Amino acid sequence: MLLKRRKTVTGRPVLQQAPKIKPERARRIIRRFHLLINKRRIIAVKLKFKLAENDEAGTAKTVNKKLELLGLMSQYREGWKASHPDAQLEEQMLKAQGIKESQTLARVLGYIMGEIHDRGGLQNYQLASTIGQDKNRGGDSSKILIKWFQKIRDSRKTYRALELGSLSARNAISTSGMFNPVVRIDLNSNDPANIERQDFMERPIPKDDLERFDLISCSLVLNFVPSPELRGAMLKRFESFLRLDVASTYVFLVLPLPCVDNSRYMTQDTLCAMMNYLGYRMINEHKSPKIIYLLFEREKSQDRSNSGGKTLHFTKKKILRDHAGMNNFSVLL
Ligand SMILES: C[S@@+](CC[C@H](N)C(=O)[O-])C[C@H]1O[C@@H](n2cnc3c(N)ncnc32)[C@H](O)[C@@H]1O
Repeated sequence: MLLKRRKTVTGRPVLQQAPKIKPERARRIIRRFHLLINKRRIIAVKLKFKLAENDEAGTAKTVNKKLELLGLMSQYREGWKASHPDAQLEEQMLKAQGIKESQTLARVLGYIMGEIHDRGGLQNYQLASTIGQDKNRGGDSSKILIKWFQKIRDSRKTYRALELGSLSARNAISTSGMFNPVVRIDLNSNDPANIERQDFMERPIPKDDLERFDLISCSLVLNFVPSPELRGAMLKRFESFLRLDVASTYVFLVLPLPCVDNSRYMTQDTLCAMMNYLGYRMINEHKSPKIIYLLFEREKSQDRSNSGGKTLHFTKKKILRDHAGMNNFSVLL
C-alpha cells in the first residue's frame, strides 16, 4: 500500500516535504523491495533475458517487450492484477529458482512488477531510502568524517570528494570548506541542481587524475545495494575513482551497525579484511548504537600484491556465526 500523503483540495500535497517513515518501517520496505528485485532478476535469467540494474523505467519496458515476444503477456497481466498479498504467488515467488513453467514465471513476474510499479513499491522504496540523514538516526554522518579529516589533512591543500547517495548539498562534507569540488550523485536525486541523478555503477570511469577524487563518501549506501555481488562490485569500483597522483586517498564507509554486528556472514573484521585485500587500511572507526563509521586510507606506496590474485576468501558466503534474529548481510567480491 502506498504511504499516505495529505492532499489539498487542488490535489496537491499539503507539505513540500516527503512524509516521514519510521526507521523500522523503512527497513521493512527496503527489505521487501530488495526481495522483489532479487526474485525478478532470477526470473529474468530463467526466461533468458537481462535486466538493467537500477533503471526501473528501462526494466519495465524490457519486461513488456520480452514477455510480448515470448507470448506470455496474459499470464503476466494476471499476476499484475492479482490481489496483494496473494499467498500462492508469494510462495511461488520465494521458490522462483525452482519453477520450470514459463507461464508460472510470467505470472510471478507480473505480480512483482505490479507491486513495484502499480502498488507504490518503488515510491515507498525511494521514500524509505531518504531517511538516512534523518536527525533521529544521528543526523549528518559526514560530521564524523570532517572531525577525522581535520586531523589528517594538509590545510594548504584542497581535496576533491565524490559523495555517493547524496541527500543534501548542505551537509558537513559540502559546508566544511575542506573539499572542493564535492561531486554529489544519487540514484534518485531530490535536488537535481546540486545532486546529479546517477548510478555510481554506471558513472564513466575517469580518464585521468583531474577527474579522480581524494575521497569517496559511501554513507548508508552499500546496504541499499540489493545483492552481495553488487555490493562487492561497488567496493571494487572505488579504486578507479581515486587519484593516483597523491600519496593517500580515502573512503568513508558508513553502515547500519547490524550489517557487521548482527550478520551471519559479515563482521567488522571480515569487512576490514576485504577492504585490506582491495588495498585499503582502516584508519578511523566509530560505533554509535545504530551505525558504524569507518575511514579507510589507500596509500600509493602500499603493496597491492593481493589484488589480481586469489579472491577466494571473499567469493563465497561463509557462515561466521548463527543465532536466531541475525541478518544475512554480506558482500562478495
Ligand atoms: C539512506 S540513503 C543515504 C543517505 C546519506 N548518504 C546518509 O548518509 O544519510 C541511501 C541512498 O543511496 C542511494 N544509492 C543506492 N545505490 C546507489 C548507486 N548505485 N548509485 C548512487 N546512489 C545510490 C539511494 O538512492 C539512496 O538515496
